[in-house]
Amino acid sequence: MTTRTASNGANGFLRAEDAERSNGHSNGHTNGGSNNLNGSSTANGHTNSSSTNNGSNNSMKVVHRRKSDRKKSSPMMPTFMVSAPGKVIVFGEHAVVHGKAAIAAAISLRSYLLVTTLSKSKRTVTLTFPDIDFNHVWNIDDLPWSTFSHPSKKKYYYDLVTTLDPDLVAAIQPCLANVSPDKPSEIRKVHQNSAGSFLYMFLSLGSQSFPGCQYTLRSTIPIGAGLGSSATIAVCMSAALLLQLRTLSGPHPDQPPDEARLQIERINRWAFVYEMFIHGNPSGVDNTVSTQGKAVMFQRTDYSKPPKVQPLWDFPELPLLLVDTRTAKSTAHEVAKVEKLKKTHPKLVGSILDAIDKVTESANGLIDEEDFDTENEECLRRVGELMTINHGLLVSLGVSHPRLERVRELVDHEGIGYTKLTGAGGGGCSITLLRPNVSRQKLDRLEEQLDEEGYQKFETTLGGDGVGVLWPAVLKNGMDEDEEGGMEIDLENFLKAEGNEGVERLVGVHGGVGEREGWKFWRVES
Ligand SMILES: Nc1ncnc2c1ncn2[C@@H]1O[C@H](COP(=O)(O)OP(=O)(O)O)[C@@H](O)[C@H]1O
Ligand SMILES: C[C@@](O)(CCOP(=O)(O)O)CC(=O)O
Repeated sequence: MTTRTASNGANGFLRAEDAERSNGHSNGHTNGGSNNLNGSSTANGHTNSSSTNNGSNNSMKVVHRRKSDRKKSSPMMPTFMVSAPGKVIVFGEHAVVHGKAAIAAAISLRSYLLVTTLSKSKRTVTLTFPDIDFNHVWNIDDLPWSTFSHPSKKKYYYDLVTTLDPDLVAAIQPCLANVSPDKPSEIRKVHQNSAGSFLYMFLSLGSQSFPGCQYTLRSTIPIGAGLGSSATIAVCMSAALLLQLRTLSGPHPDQPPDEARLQIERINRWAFVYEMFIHGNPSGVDNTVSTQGKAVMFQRTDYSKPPKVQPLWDFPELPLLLVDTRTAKSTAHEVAKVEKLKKTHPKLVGSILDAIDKVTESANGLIDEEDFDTENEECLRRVGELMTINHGLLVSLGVSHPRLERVRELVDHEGIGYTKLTGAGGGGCSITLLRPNVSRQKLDRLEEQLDEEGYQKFETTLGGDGVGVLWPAVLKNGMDEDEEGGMEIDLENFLKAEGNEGVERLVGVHGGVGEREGWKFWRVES
């Protein structure tokens, strides 16, 4: 394992002014943020002055810069990493797809994406997803750039894309034809789906001059368990590409919250596009909480507009038990099932969705009360009852599963707490809000029983950080430190890290050793 000093760590980040300096293009796009941001520009080589330019001074400076001042060629990027957290939906899954509100919180399980830039002569882009046994290499020059860059189709990093373009989806099909040809069809479909979502975003944001690179992803989140694993990949990919394009500023410690929020918004917009490719009709709650972190109340009533996101900074530390049924499900399938039920029984299903909305609203009101206390039995009972009602309504939509019902039965039998499914259902995970003062004996008995029946219990804390960046991929407080305390994460040691624990220990934002120096997060909290 190689080591080196991390001295240039944080300096590697682009501040808005630096971004402007290193690109020489102006961007007058409305950002509602500081003047500095108008200077951030894009490797698309695009000059955007189509909308409100509230930073004209900066932009003018750039436009009139002498040609000779411009950077001739950009040096190779350092290897860097991005990371995003999984989530639990505490209230409102499924209803949120139909325009109702949901409450979701980030968890401490995360995905990690290592981005390696290749030497100039290598014109390939590689996806390496060892968790799903997927690896594929494309020749950059063989990708359908002309279709994606056609003026009628071209999208930019600041665009709000709310539907996939069928012509663009069709254009990438030939690039999927030789993805995992020898794998069984179910696995092949998953690989093609992963490849398709990546290519759609890569081709939309990038250009043919994009450097050759490799994207390697490892995750500690169980796949297809309702903890938003797909959204974390969407967020990591979006953040990585936008960073490579130098369209993001920060994160850096003195960044104003407004500016940080704009970066988060941009990452989230493109993560949603990735999710659309994977799921068909996502609400956007998963990618939103994964990008922003902590907890949010989320609602998207009009898909042509950004969602309403209310951060819940004081979201309580609820004593939750997270149980994985180890029964894989498909979000797309469960969402389609509810859609079909709604078409058949519009009024009835409409009232169930309205009832879920009322539950979410009541929960939000409850946890917002001044004297809400997570150690108070009465407070927990009220939240717990809302969880029980929410679960019942989800059962009536047909998205539970016998394995989920079994967890509820075991918990209810011992009188330990209140259980609901979380995420899409049809398998996946449940959450149980534990009553205060439950005896250790009862808890042990439940855990033993769950273990015996093949369930997996997860320890996680709610409300962690959102998308994070490690630029360059050098960590302090790592395992293998040199005397200056820097440890380089390279492809080989990243791939070699054993299991979730190995990944956490090597690159984790906490790594079992407390806050880790190196990882940076956009601080959106004002
Ligand atoms: N660790 C991973 N590596 C690669 N792809 C992943 C990983 N985790 C999830 N995915 C992608 O996300 C899909 C699962 O998404 P989904 O059914 O929504 O489950 P979840 O509830 O975990 O988000 C997988 O089929 C795969 O495409
Ligand atoms: C069912 C749904 O509300 C949540 C799905 O969560 P997950 O993919 O199971 O983690 C769908 C959505 O919000 O897009």
